[in-house]
Amino acid sequence: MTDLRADDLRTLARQQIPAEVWDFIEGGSGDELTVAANTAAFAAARLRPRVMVDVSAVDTGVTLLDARLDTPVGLAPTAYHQLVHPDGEVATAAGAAKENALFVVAMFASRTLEDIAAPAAGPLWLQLYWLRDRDAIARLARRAAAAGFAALVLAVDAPRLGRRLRDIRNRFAVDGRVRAVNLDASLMAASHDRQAGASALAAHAAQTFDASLTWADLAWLRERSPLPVVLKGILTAEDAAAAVAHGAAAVIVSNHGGRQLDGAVATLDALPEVVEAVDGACPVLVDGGVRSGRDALIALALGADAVLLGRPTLWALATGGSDGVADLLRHVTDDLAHDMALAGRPSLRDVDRRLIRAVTNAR
Ligand SMILES: Cc1cc2nc3c(=O)[nH]c(=O)nc-3n(C[C@H](O)[C@H](O)[C@H](O)COP(=O)(O)O)c2cc1C
Ligand SMILES: O=C(O)C(=O)c1ccccc1
Repeated sequence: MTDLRADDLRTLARQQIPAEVWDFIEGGSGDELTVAANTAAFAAARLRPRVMVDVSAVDTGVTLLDARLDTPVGLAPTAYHQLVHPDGEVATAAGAAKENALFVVAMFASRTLEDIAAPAAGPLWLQLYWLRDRDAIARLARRAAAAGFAALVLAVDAPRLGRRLRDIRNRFAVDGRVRAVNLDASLMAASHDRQAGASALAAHAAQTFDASLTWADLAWLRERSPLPVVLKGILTAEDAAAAVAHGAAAVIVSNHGGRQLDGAVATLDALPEVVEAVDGACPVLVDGGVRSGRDALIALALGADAVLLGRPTLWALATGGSDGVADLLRHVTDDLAHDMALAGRPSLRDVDRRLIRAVTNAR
């Protein structure tokens, strides 16, 4: 198990996940240009290793919002883990806890926040969408704090859902046995209704997501919870600066895995301008196309404090449950440590832009 690369995991997972669930996970919006761009940007980066550096001990530890983590590799929020494993997010959390890694739980998790938090020794953050039903958000924000979550993550890139052609062609709806149990069933009904629209998820989002979200609304959420608020879905220097100005505790550079605006910039290409605009005011995380320790190293060199895995989390959960998730995190972290040694960078403090040959933006 431990020797499986992400791509091997993907092949295994594909063999056991029902075709329309596979398409839901794998797919992006439109022509899937941004899905492809995310991985292509990592593949194009070239490293400048240093030699004659003592790398007999390599340290991948990092501190994020006051939590000490053994690895800068964490798990991105993805909805409905029970679509691929009966224990759902409880297994995912157990796997992350084994590696003392960050797990960002989705608002549309299929297990309760309290059940997810029970086995989790590692830090949990809760992702939220801006729903028209503001009370539902406020209730979740309160519950998250009570259950021991360490931060809220507002996804700001989804005023509506991207047009995911695979889901539309499949008339995808979420299996009625898998539910977003942290929200009222009435709020979620359209997600399970094949008649709701060509993609039930898109129809559901059109009904329940509030597209009027602006910077001025952030104060409302910050007032309703003692937890720091992280913004997910930042791709420009302008929005990074605004995020800092409005009190974001961290930003996640993300294009939602190429599932929202097709043609949006690859996250690795957006990262440098965000890092520059944030200028150390808060941590910067990145997701989208991270598949290996090398990818993690590249993102960290360009200024990210941590990276998150989206689709690979679901591949690992589907194929190996909590052990699969722990193996994935350990494998990517071991791979990162290996590359740090070969690059002459024994700690993450030593990983900076000089490690990357050219600005990937040049493409
Ligand atoms: C199946 C699936 C479900 C997702 N669900 C959510 C979600 O509920 N909330 C959210 O903020 N992002 C969601 N995302 C986006 C991920 O958090 C993340 O941005 C993206 O998957 C990272 O790219 P990667 O899959 O290439 O690693 C989802 C992504 C996938 C693939
Ligand atoms: O955010 C997503 O990418 C996603 O797939 C999703 C899943 C369920 C509800 C809303 C969005």
